[in-house]
Amino acid sequence: MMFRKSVYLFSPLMDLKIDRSTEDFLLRLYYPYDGVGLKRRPKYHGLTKTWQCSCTYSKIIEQLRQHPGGSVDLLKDNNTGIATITINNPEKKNAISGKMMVDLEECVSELENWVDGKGLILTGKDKTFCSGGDLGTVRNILSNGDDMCKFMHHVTTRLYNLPLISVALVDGYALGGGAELITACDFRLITPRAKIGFIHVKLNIGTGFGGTTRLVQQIGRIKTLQVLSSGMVMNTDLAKKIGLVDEILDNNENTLEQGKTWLLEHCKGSVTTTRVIKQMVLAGEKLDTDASLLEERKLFKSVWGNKLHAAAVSKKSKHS
Ligand SMILES: CC[C@@H](C(=O)O)C(=O)SCCNC(=O)CCNC(=O)[C@H](O)C(C)(C)COP(=O)(O)OP(=O)(O)OC[C@H]1O[C@@H](n2cnc3c(N)ncnc32)[C@H](O)[C@@H]1OP(=O)(O)O
Repeated sequence: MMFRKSVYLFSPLMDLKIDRSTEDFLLRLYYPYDGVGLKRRPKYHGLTKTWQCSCTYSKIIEQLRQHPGGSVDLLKDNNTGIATITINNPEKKNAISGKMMVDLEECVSELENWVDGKGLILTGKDKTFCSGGDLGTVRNILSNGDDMCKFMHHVTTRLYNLPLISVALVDGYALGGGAELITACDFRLITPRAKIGFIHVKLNIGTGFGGTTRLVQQIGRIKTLQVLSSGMVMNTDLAKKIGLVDEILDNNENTLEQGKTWLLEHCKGSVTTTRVIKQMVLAGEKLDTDASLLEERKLFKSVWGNKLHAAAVSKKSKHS
C-alpha cells in the first residue's frame, strides 16, 4: 500500500519560487529520513503548495499491526480549532502497542491536512499519560526494533512539525517511550500527581522514539544526560526545575478542560495567524539563516494585508 501524504509545507496561495537547497531543507523538515523509502522527489502541485510525498511503509505498518491492543483516538473541534489525541489503553496504563503506533501516524496524517486547526492536545485516558511501549509488543520485536524506531522517529518528527501549537497534557505516568512522546509537543502541562521518567536505562536501552534529540534541544546536554543515565522518575517539582514542563495544573481534576483553557490562552490568534507563527518558528529552528528569513518573508506576505490584518489595523486606527 502506498502512503500518499499531502503536507502543507507553506501557507496556501503563495507565489513561491524556491531553490532546490531550500526545497531539500523544507522537505527534510517533514520527511527527515530518506531511508524510510521516499520513492521519489516530491511532486510540486500548483497554488496550494502541497507536496505529494509517497512514502512506502507497508512492511513496517503490517509488522506493527501484528501487535494489537488499545487505540490512539483523534477528536477535532472545528469551532475552537483545537484537536485532542488520546492514548487509549487504560488496562495497560496506556502502554502503546504496535497497532497504536500506526493509529498515531494516522492521527498525525489527518492533522497535517486539517486546515481549520490551530492547537493540539496530546493526552492519555483515565488519569495516566502513557507507560511507554507495550512490553508485549517489545518482547515480540526484540529481533528487529529498528523498523519501529525508524517509524516512531518519523511519526514524532511530523507530530512536532505540525502547524499547530501542541501541548502534552500529562496526568499520572509518562514513562519510557511515553516520556519521549511529550518531547514531541511544543509545551508540556502536568497535574500535581504526574510522574515523568525516561527509564530506558533500566531496560538497558536508550530512547527509541526520538526523545533524546528533542530533549537536548529542550533542556540542554547536561540535564539530558542526567535524566537519561539515571532513569530517574521525576515528580512535578523536579520536572519543572529542570525545565521539562511549562506549567503545573491547579489540581488533578478536569485536566482536559484546564489544558484547553491554557492552550486557547496561548494561541489567541486566528487559525491562519497561529499556523503562520508556528511555521515561522519551525523554520527558525530547523533552517539556516538565509533559508529561514526567506521562509519568514513568504509567510509574512501570506498574512500581510489580508482581511483580518486590515480589520485589526482599521480598529486600532479608530482608537488612536
Ligand atoms: C523506546 C522505549 C519503549 C520501547 O522499548 O519500546 C518503551 O517505552 S519500553 C516500556 C517502558 N515502560 C515500562 O517499563 C513501564 C512499565 N510499567 C510500570 O512500571 C507500571 O505499570 C507503572 C506504569 C509504574 C504503573 O504501576 P501500577 O500503578 O502499579 O500499575 P501496574 O504495574 O499494576 O500496571 C497495571 C497493568 O498495566 C500493565 N502495564 C503497565 N505498563 C505496561 C507496559 N509498558 N506494557 C504492557 N503492560 C503494561 C501491567 O502489566 C498491569 O497489567 P496486569 O498485570 O495485567 O494488571
